[in-house]
Amino acid sequence: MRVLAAMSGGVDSAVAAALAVDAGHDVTGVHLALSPDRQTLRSGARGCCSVEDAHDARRVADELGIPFYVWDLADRFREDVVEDFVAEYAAGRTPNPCLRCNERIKFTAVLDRARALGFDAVVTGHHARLADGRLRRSVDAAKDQSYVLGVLTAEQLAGARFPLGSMTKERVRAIAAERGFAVATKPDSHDVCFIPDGDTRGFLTRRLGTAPGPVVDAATGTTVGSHEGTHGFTVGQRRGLGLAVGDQRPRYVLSIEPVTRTVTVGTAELTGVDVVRTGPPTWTGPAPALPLRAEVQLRAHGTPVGCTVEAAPDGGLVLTLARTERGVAPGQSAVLYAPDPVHGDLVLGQAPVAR
Ligand SMILES: Nc1ncnc2c1ncn2[C@@H]1O[C@H](COP(=O)(O)OP(=O)(O)OP(=O)(O)O)[C@@H](O)[C@H]1O
Repeated sequence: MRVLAAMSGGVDSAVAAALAVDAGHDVTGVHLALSPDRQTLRSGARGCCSVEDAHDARRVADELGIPFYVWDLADRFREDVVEDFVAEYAAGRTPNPCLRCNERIKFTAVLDRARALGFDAVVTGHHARLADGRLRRSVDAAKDQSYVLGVLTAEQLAGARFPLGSMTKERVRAIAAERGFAVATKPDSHDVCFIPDGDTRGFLTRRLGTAPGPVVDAATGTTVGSHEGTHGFTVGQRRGLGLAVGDQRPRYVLSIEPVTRTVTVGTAELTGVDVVRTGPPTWTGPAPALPLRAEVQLRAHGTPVGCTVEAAPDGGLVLTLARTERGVAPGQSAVLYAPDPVHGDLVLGQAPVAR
């Protein structure tokens, strides 16, 4: 089989590529140049896009004796991931850019190009299991990335290979060390690769400017503070509100209204949600019959909760939760799982949280 190994320059994709070579596949490595300002990300920034990362990936490819290319997908990444990220925040929602990148870059742009070039599959270092075409959680629960892959369709998954799903991160690093890869001890990548300093609010303010508005307390309807732009907030957020409320009880963001620029806050008991409404779902396999009992994960690294999944007349889903959840943010994906402790929880699909 001819496979294209997506090599970020990190330890996971180095080992994934090595395992593909061991499995006897005809492997070609590719590093994706995704940042428009790669030079500025040179020192210390461990993202998806620095020049150092490209060098690290090339070095591993050389050690494996496989051909290696760099594909410049910076424009595509900017349009499909970064602009989407900015637009979603501008609309008062909280996007997950890794999920978008998997959907639109790795398993659309890259997979399409790979198929056009005659490759049978794209190999990545994602921590998730993929067997018989079905996507499942990784053996390593702490490193599991099935959430950010839950948006992929059966057709996309048919062209994906995740060799690391059945091993722990510890094992991955041990394999890298045994093989003498310099990246064996390289730190894990950053949360949002195109915001290397981690200052999301600053990044968004540079893009969207300042747009002051009120912070309103839900219980009293009174204005308890002000802000420089609704894009600085996420539903469920507690820190950084800087409010002047009489009592000492912490406030959380309940809703974000970008048109009136109003951020509404409330005390903890007001943050609970028992029913989640979503936009239209995507499925990783055949669309399941609804209603359905499943588990739903409402954010990356969130704890799954039991739910009933029903179809809504508008084409979305209605998720009735078995337990009250706090801080459910519109724009995040509700990823649906069928629990399976033996083979790993099966990812059924996902739908964007609407409200
Ligand atoms: N710039 C890139 N070029 C090529 N492949 C990439 C790039 N960024 C990510 N990938 C692929 O997507 C996978 C998951 O990306 P993620 O950013 O989550 O990295 P990770 O889990 O830290 O893995 P790694 O240790 O390989 O960086 C990587 O293992 C790799 O196969």
